[in-house]
Amino acid sequence: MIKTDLCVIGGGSAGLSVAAGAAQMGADTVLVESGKMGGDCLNYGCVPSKALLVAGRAARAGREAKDFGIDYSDPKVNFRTVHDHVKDVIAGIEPHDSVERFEKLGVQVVQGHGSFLNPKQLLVGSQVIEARRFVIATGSRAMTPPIGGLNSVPFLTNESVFDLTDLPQKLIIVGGGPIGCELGQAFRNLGSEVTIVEMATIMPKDDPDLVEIVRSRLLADGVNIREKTKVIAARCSDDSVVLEVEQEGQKKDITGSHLLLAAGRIPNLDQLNLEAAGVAYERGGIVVNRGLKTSNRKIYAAGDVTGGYQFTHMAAYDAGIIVRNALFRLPAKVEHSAVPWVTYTDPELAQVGLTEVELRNNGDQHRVLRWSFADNDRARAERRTEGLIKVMTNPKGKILGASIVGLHAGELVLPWGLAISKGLKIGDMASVIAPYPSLSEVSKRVAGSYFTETLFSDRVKMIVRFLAKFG
Ligand SMILES: Cc1cc2nc3c(=O)[nH]c(=O)nc-3n(C[C@H](O)[C@H](O)[C@H](O)COP(=O)(O)OP(=O)(O)OC[C@H]3O[C@@H](n4cnc5c(N)ncnc54)[C@H](O)[C@@H]3O)c2cc1C
Ligand SMILES: NC(=O)c1ccc[n+]([C@@H]2O[C@H](COP(=O)([O-])OP(=O)(O)OC[C@H]3O[C@@H](n4cnc5c(N)ncnc54)[C@H](O)[C@@H]3O)[C@@H](O)[C@H]2O)c1
Repeated sequence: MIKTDLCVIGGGSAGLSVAAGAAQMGADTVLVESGKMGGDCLNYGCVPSKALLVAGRAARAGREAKDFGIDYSDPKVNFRTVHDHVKDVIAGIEPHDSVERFEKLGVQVVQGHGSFLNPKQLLVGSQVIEARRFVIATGSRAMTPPIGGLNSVPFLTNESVFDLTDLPQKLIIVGGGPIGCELGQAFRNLGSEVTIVEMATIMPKDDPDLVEIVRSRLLADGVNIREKTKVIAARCSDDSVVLEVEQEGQKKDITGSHLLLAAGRIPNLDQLNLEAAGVAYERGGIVVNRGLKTSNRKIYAAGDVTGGYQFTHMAAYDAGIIVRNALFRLPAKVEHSAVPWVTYTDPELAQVGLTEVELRNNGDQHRVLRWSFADNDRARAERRTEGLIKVMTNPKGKILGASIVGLHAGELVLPWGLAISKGLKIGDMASVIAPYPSLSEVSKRVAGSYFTETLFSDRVKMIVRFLAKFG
C-alpha cells in the first residue's frame, strides 16, 4: 500500500500541473497515469494539431508567395515528412512531461488505470493508494455520435489522425467545431479534398460575424462546408466511406477515403468507480463547485473531466486553484470572466470575456466597438486585411469582452484578458502607445473609436475655437 498526501489521477495538462505544483511545494504526491504522460494536449491534441497546421500553412505560403512577386512554383507535399515533423515536435516537448522529470520533482509516478475502492483508496493494478486528498484529472475523449452503421465503418479520431503517414485523399470530418475547422484547413492546405459536415453552424460558440470571416477563408481554400446537415447513416463501399446526410430536407451521399470524428467530447469516467468514492457526476462530467471540490469534499476534479472550458490553459488554471485549496486550505475559487480561447485556423479567431451575442441574450446594456484589419497598415503590408476586432463595454466604458479574427488574433487577445480581469476601462487601452506599424494598433484604434463621437463633436470644435481667441 502507498500512503500519500495527494494522489492525482491522470497525467495530462491538469494532472501534471497539480502534481508538479504540489510536489515542488513539499506535498507527498503520487501521480497515476494509464496512458501517455502529457495526455491529450501533447500526444493527440494541441501540439500535433498546431504542428500540422504550421505544415499546411507552409504549403500555402509557397502557393501565395506569387502575390509578393516570388515564384516557388507548385510546392510538393511529402506527407511522411509532415508526419515526422509532427512527431518530432511532440518528442521535443515530451521530456517536460516525462516520468523522469516528474520523479526528479519528487512525484511518485504509478502507471496504470485508477479505480476507487472507497472514498480514501484507489486501486491501480494490484496496488492500493491511500491518500488524504485526490484530484481526478482524467480528461476527455472524442464522442462517437449516434450515427447508424458507424460501428462498421473505419473512422479516425484525434487519437489516430496524427498517425497517418499517407495524405488522406478525400477526408470527411463530422463536426465543425475547433477540431473540425483546424484539422480541415490543415489537411486541405496539404492537398486533401476536405468536407466538413456540421449539424448546426461551424464554430457555434464564437461570434457569428467573426466566424463568417473564417468560413469565407475555408471556402476560398477549397474546404467543402456542409452546415445544418444531419448525418443519417454511414457505410463502406469498396475502399470508400459513405455518409448519408440530409440538408434542407434533401438526402445525399458524401463519399470519402477517410472519416474523422470531431463531434465533441465525453469525459473519461470509465471504471473510475466514482460511486465508491461518493463523487457525483453527470453526462457532461464530474460535478464540481467553484473551489473545484466534488461532492466528496476531499476529492477535487480538474480539466476536461469536469466538462467546463475544455482547454489546456483552463486545465492549468484549475490546477492552480486546487493547489491553493488542497495544500494551503485557501478558499480559492474559479473566476471565469476573462477566459480566453483561440481557434488556430488561418485567420485565427480569438475570444476573451463575453461575446456580443451573450450580452444581447443576457439583456445587458452594452456598446460594441469595431475596427477592421483593412484599416491597419501592417495588415496591408502583409496583404492580410481580412480581420475584425470587436470590443464590448458596459455603458460606462468598462471592458467586458473582446472578439478578434485576423492574422495573429491569438497573440492580440492577451491585453484584453488583462484589461477585463483588472476591471480596466476602454480609455486605458485607448491611451496606450502602440508600436507602428504593428497589428496591435487595432486594439488601440478600436478603443479610441469609443471616444470618436465626443472628441470630434461640434461642442469640442466650439470649445477649441473659443480657446483660440485667447491667443
Ligand atoms: C485535436 C485537439 C486539439 C486541441 N487544441 C487545443 C488548443 O490548441 N488549445 C487548448 O487550450 N486546448 C486544445 N485542446 C484541448 C486540450 O487538449 C484539453 O483541454 C486538455 O488536454 C485537457 O487536459 P486534461 O488534463 O483535463 O485531460 P487530458 O490531457 O486528456 O489528460 C487526462 C489523462 O488522464 C489519463 N487517464 C484517464 N483515465 C485514467 C484513469 N482512470 N487512471 C489513470 N489515468 C487516466 C489519460 O490517459 C490522460 O493522459 C485540443 C484538443 C484536441 C482533441
Ligand atoms: N484551439 C483550441 O483551443 C482547440 C482546438 C481543438 C479543440 N479544442 C477543445 O476541444 C473541444 C472539442 O472540440 P470539438 O471540435 O470536437 O468539439 P465541439 O463540441 O467544440 O464541436 C463539435 C461540433 O460538432 C457538431 N456535431 C456534433 N454531433 C454532430 C453530428 N452528429 N453531425 C454533425 N455535426 C455534429 C456540433 O454541432 C459542434 O459544432 C473544444 O470544445 C475545445 O474545448 C480547442
